[in-house]
Amino acid sequence: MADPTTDTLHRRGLMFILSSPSGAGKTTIARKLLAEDAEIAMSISVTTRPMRPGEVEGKDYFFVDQPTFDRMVEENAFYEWAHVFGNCYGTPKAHIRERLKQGSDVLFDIDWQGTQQLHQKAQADVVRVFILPPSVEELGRRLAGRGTDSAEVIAARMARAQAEISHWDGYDYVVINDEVESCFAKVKQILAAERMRRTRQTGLIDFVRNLTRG
Ligand SMILES: Nc1ncnc2c1ncn2[C@@H]1O[C@H](COP(=O)(O)OP(=O)(O)OP(=O)(O)O)[C@@H](O)[C@H]1O
Ligand SMILES: Nc1nc2c(ncn2[C@@H]2O[C@H](COP(=O)(O)O)[C@@H](O)[C@H]2O)c(=O)[nH]1
Repeated sequence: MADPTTDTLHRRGLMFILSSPSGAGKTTIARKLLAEDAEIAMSISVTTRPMRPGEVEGKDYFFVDQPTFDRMVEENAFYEWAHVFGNCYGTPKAHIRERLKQGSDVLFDIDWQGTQQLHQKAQADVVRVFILPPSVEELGRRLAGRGTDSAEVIAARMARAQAEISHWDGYDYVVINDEVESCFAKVKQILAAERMRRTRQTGLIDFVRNLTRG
């Protein structure tokens, strides 16, 4: 049977942000969400960081050199950008605005600095989720177990973990990633509830007016 709400109501897309200390598992959760949910698409960031084994240009990141990144900053091509772990990362504007207008959601895997910038620019559209590891020891095990970074890079990320965690209260939701499936289930619940927010349902006023017409 047709669902009158989904048939007649439209909503604006939302900007769904996942942040965490490096290695807590946000990329893992993001990939699962993208694989399961056709209504959300990844914002692909631009970075000056070297490509990791297994990463794909244009899928994981757009990998650029520093002069190219600097030119993009000058051209105002980013919604937000930040220095993270000695490299530059930025969210390109291209395609995102259009997608949101069409009612599709965009998923961001960005740090707390980028989250603050996006929230300042588009508060009503932004949902901020912070993922915590169950312990600092487990965080270290995950970074090492991923097998993609050198010992120096892992040490630098562990050294930054406490500072990253200190930004947990700048988020709307905090989820502990102890077990992947239960963390993923919680993130999906957050997304489902946020999609139903009254303020996002652009057709709701007309729908209610029709219902109450007498
Ligand atoms: N709940 C979990 N239990 C055990 N291992 C996990 C869990 N979640 C993620 N992992 C593993 O931990 C490692 C780091 O996860 P992931 O790359 O998703 O982290 P991240 O937060 O995106 O890190 P970064 O910010 O560095 O990109 C990966 O090898 C991943 O498979
Ligand atoms: N402010 C932004 N932060 C970003 C962006 N893209 C990724 N990130 C964050 O950087 C770190 C490191 O990522 P890694 O892939 O090198 O492990 C992590 O916290 C990401 O969330 C961005 O466009 N802007």
